[in-house]
Amino acid sequence: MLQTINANYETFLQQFKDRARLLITCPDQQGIVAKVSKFLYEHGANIVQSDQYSTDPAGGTFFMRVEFDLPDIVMKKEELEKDFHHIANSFQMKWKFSYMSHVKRMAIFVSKQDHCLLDLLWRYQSGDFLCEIPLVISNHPDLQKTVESLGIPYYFIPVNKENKREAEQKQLELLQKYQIDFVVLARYMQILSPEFIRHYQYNIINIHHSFLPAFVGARPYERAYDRGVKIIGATSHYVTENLDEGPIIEQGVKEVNHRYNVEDLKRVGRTIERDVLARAVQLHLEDRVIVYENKTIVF
Ligand SMILES: Nc1nc2c(c(=O)[nH]1)N[C@@H](CN(C=O)c1ccc(C(=O)N[C@@H](CCC(=O)O)C(=O)O)cc1)CN2
Repeated sequence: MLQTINANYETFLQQFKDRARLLITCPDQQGIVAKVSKFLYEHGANIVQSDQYSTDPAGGTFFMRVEFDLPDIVMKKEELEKDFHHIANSFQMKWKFSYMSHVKRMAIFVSKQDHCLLDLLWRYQSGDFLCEIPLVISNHPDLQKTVESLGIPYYFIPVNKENKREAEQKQLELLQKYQIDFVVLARYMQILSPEFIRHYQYNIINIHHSFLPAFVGARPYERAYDRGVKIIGATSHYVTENLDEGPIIEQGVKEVNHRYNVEDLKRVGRTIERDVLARAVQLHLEDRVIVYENKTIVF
């Protein structure tokens, strides 16, 4: 059940019950914006935001995000999507409608570090994040009391090289049981299998604690210290089977110098990680990210 934590939250949901978003990717050509706008107008929609980008107007790839209101959209969405097929096919579109009447359901995976987890939970409790967080899954028991004190179920599923397949099967069963839309890895320190990822393609968001592509993999702060870097950073990306090489959603950096030891780097880094992950989650919640050729277009 959606936690009614914040009165504004309820008002916001009531205000935007007829709001939807349409994301489009297709070969660039004349007339796309006109046809899409006319289609929405003819179906009784009012466009409140429209953004587009082309890699090359002379025949590149075109991307569009339209946000619109359509009264009683929940009753009309099947017809809307059926009618849109004609335009989509004529422009060879990849497309997706999403409806604000469906509050996205986010699962959080965590290991032992709590800073990103607590930041996400605070933003959820305060109503900043318009989502549900039905459960937290961890390969360690350390954070169980903290999470359950907020009324959120916590599932401790130990993971090691020998039991990874069975552990992931249990994780997937829970994600299905709770009807999860997307997963956030809040410093979850286990590599997900390709099989797991296939269930949530471009719906698993990770926070890597370095300014990628620098320091892929484990222990980036120690390696950054040994390298003598003058900035450190964090990167939020969609998870793919290529470790820390998925499409980047958000990044952040901060200056450091020779006086910082490894613990100092981690302390400064935690602030960057929290901010970058929160911005990435917000962009995903607002359907502002299109993935294309292992990169992102962020509207
Ligand atoms: N398939 C993917 N899985 C994960 C990704 C990813 O990009 N693709 N990101 C990682 C997060 N991560 C760095 O941000 C990371 C996590 C874990 C490891 C690692 O070497 N883990 C070891 C076990 C470590 C332990 O037991 O504590 C392992 O899984 O063998 C490297 C990088 C999340 N998963």
